[in-house]
Formats: sequence, structure tokens, C-alpha cells
Amino acid sequence: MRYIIIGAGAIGGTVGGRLAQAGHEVVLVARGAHRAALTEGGLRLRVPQGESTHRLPVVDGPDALGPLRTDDVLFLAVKTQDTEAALRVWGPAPVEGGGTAAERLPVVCAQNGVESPRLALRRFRHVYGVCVWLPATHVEPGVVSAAGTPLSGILHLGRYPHGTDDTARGVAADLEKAHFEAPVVADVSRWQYAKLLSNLGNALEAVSGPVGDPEAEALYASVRAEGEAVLRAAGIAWVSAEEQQALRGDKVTLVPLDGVPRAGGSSWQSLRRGAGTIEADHLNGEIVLLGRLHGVPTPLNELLQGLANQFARERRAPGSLPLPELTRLADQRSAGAVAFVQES
Ligand SMILES: NC(=O)C1=CN([C@@H]2O[C@H](COP(=O)(O)OP(=O)(O)OC[C@H]3O[C@@H](n4cnc5c(N)ncnc54)[C@H](OP(=O)(O)O)[C@@H]3O)[C@@H](O)[C@H]2O)C=CC1
Ligand SMILES: CC(C)(CO)C(=O)C(=O)O
Repeated sequence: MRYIIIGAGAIGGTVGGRLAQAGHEVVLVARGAHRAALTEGGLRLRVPQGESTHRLPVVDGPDALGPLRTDDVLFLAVKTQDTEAALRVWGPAPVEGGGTAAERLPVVCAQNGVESPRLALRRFRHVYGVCVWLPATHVEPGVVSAAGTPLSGILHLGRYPHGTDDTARGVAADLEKAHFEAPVVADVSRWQYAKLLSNLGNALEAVSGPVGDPEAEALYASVRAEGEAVLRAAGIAWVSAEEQQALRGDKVTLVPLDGVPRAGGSSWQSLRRGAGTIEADHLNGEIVLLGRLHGVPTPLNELLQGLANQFARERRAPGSLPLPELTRLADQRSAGAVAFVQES
């Protein structure tokens, strides 16, 4: 199979580099300064075992490749806010022998949140979801890094909305050869909802810095509790911590990389790069949406969604809202939400 990595940033760059290292054909899709750096100097991948450079074909869209091959896999690793635009471009791409990518090729959505595979299913017939446990960093244009040894991360993968098939097993086998733990699961949505609950802390970390001290942990616990209440009201199941642990085992140990700053997760990194957009509408915003649909107040997730978007719009530095200030705002919002529920 040839892997076309749409969005060769932290996740796409790590997966693409690892797949190339394992001998697979890989095409990187990138844009802007990152694309220029990848084209000029290759993809530089830093992992605990060292740095490697991969000179791979780099394109900005399907036109540069000509008709796609029947053994192509579209591996989507853009932030969720960029999913729709990417699918719109890649869906109609012609495939050798006739038909389009949307009709004939698998699209594997290796992203946080739960929205991308749904968006993909509107256009593509063969959609796969991945629950991505892979702490990676887009260090600078052309350079990505991933902690974790001996494996780089855990990628639960399955056909979306449910089931498994030969493609899922084939992609997982290739990922396993490329230093990932890649269990094939028949209920990938349940895994993705579990990850969504973890990622409700992304915005907190982005605006107020690493979740680690007791005050931040307490706030995250309240944000997550809101998320769990919403999922329960919506009748949505997620895998328990025990199930996750049973499948994960102790296979991935995070090893800090000397000289590679990974002060924060993917949303923190968006702010650090001054990206102008952030994924919060699709993480905390998913809980807010479900809360509104099912009549459950979500003041804390609303607050974080709003703050994260404001930080991105104003290109504010990550972590620059002091935690006591965020906690004060959260207390105010929670009090307001209780009053609203009592009045209605
Ligand atoms: N980083 C991490 O540790 C983890 C991330 N995730 C999830 O993985 C997904 C990807 O995140 P991450 O790798 O961090 O994101 P990055 O921003 O590092 O990488 C995404 C890349 O895709 C590029 N891009 C967006 N749209 C297009 C397009 N149409 N054509 C070409 N390139 C495009 C972006 O360019 P530009 O910079 O110009 O926008 C960026 O370089 C997200 O859903 C995230 O939540 C999950 C687990 C861990
Ligand atoms: C859990 C974490 C922080 C790394 O896997 C992540 O999902 C992210 O950075 O978005």
C-alpha cells in the first residue's frame, strides 16, 4: 500500500516517517513553510532512538500526483477544523482504472475528536477511525518529534462507524511494523469518545499551561465530569479506563527527548505556532453541542471553548492565563449555569 499522509504535521509526520523507515511508500501532503522545508531538506523525524531524515515526495494536493493508485490509502492527520477542506479536495481525485478516491479508496482519520470520520463518511465509502495515543510535536517547519519507546504510540483502528475488515487489518499490520501498537477494534467510536474525554483538557492546557498540579487536575476533573454527564444523557458509550489499560499494557513508555520542547499537547502547539485556529470547537465544542441537544448544562466546556478560540484569534501565547484566574472564571460560570437550570 502507498500511504498519502494528508497533513504531515506532528502526527502525520511521525506516522509518515515511521512508515517510510519501515520500507513503505509514503507521500506527504503539506502546505506553507512546512511544505517548503520538507521539499528542500526532507522530513526530519526525532524519536528517542535518534533523528532520521526522509526524502519523500511532497505535494500540496492530488493534482500533483496524477491518477491515484488502487493501493493508495489516504491517511488524514489534519486538525479537525481542516478536515472538510481536505476531504473536498481529495474526494473527487481520479483513481487509475476509473472512479474517484471517495468511491474507491480508504480514508483513515487519525485525529482527535469524533467529527472527522463522520465528515468523511458523507463523501467517502470506505472510512476508518483511529484513536490516537501518540504524543508528538511539530517542532518547526520540516521537523517533527515523538516521544515513547520502544513504540511511538498506540493507534486503535477500525472501520467507521463499526466493524473490521482486511483494509483495517492491513493498515494496522503496516503500522505495527513501523513502531506503533495498532490494535484493530470493531468499536472504534467507543475508543474515540474515551479519548475525547481526555482531550477536554487540551484547551485548559492551551490557555493556562500544563495540567499537573492539584488545582489544574481538579478543574480538569470537573470539565471531564461535565463531558461524562453529557455522553450518558446522549446514550453514548466510551471505553473504560480499565479496558484501555488492559489493551494498552505497559507497551509505551514516554521518554523525554533532549532538546525537543514538548511543553504541551496539540492545542497548546497550535497557539505556540500562532496558527490562528484551534481544535476546541471539535473537542470541548462537541460536548457543548451534545449538552445543548440533550438538555445538559456545560458551562465549563463552553468557557474553555470560548477562551481557546479567543486565544487563537488574538494569537495569545499558550499558558498565559494564570490558573487562579481561570478557576475564578470557571466558578462564576458554574454558579451561573446552576441558576439557569433552576429558573428553566
Ligand atoms: N500532536 C499530538 O501529540 C497529537 C495530536 N492528535 C490529533 O491529531 C490531529 C493532527 O494533529 P497534529 O499533528 O498535532 O497537527 P499539526 O498542526 O501538527 O499537523 C497538521 C498539519 O496539517 C496541515 N494541513 C492542514 N490542512 C491541510 C491541507 N489541506 N493540505 C495540506 N496540509 C494541511 C497543517 O498546516 P498548517 O500548520 O498550515 O495549518 C499542519 O502542518 C489532530 O486531530 C490532533 O488533535 C492526537 C494525538 C496526539
Ligand atoms: C493526549 C495528547 C496530549 C497526546 O497524545 C493528545 O491527544 C494531544 O496532544 O492532543
